[in-house]
Amino acid sequence: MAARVIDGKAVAAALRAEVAARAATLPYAPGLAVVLVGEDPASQVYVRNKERAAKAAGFASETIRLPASASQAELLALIARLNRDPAVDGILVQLPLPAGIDPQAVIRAIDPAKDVDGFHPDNVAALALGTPFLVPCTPRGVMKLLAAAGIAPRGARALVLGRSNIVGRPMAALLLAADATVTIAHSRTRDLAAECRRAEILIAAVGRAEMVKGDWVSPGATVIDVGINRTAAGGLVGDVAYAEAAAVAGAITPVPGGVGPMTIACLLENTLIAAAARR
Ligand SMILES: Nc1nc(=O)c2c([nH]1)NC[C@@H]1CN(c3ccc(C(=O)N[C@@H](CCC(=O)O)C(=O)O)cc3)C=[N+]21
Repeated sequence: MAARVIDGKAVAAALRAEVAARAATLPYAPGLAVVLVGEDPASQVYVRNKERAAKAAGFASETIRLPASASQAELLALIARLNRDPAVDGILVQLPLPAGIDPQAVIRAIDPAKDVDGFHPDNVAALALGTPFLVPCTPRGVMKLLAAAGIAPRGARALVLGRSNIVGRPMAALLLAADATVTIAHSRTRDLAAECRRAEILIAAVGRAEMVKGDWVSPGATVIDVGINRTAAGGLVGDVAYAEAAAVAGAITPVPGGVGPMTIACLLENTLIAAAARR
């Protein structure tokens, strides 16, 4: 029995269209400022995609590029200016930042009301307390994919593989808020395969190419692959060995075309939420 493939591209396109329609009813264009420091090639691709999606949704979007040699003080000064700019509703500083810049200091400097990544401690705390405001885009996109696929987290055994601040931890908080029974597994987890096999919803967010094997998946389980790993041949693979897992799972997301497009669609939605709260 082959798994149903959850089409993230299609779900993201529908969400982008919905966001664009809502934005068109506003008396202003929601403003998104994306800051890119340095020339990391993957980051340049993502930032270009974000800008294109924002423009297509009718947003006022600007990408501000700083050289890799920029100091933390220069970046903080830019953020202070964007915090004050009334036309800017959302600020995203692309990660990772060059060595020598403390990402936590940068995240703390962003006005939490404009923190469309949901990484500021105020927004992290709001999510942890069950009163979310701006929620990290990738885990938010995963929740929307589950809903679109008709998978209900309530009462289900969900396993989050990975504990990063940008995916694993907020993912676990969102699944808990949706009444799943949540386990967080990571590199120190004893018998990872057995933990994964217990899951009815398995979220892979470890950043290790094809780590989750077919026999780690419970028959009929839903597998969401957050990983984006570049192969030597230049292709993209997830954290899940797709063909093996798809032969066992009930539903699965592909890479590319799964979670990635949802991250960008949710960034637009967060910008709209931030704008509506501010204006
Ligand atoms: N402050 C910050 N916020 C982020 O949200 C953030 C970040 N920094 N740094 C990098 C990661 C990565 N990320 C992706 C966004 C879209 C796709 C995406 O659209 N992927 C497509 C195609 C990918 C491709 O072809 O390269 C897909 O999976 O189908 C992937 C990854 C956002 N990130």
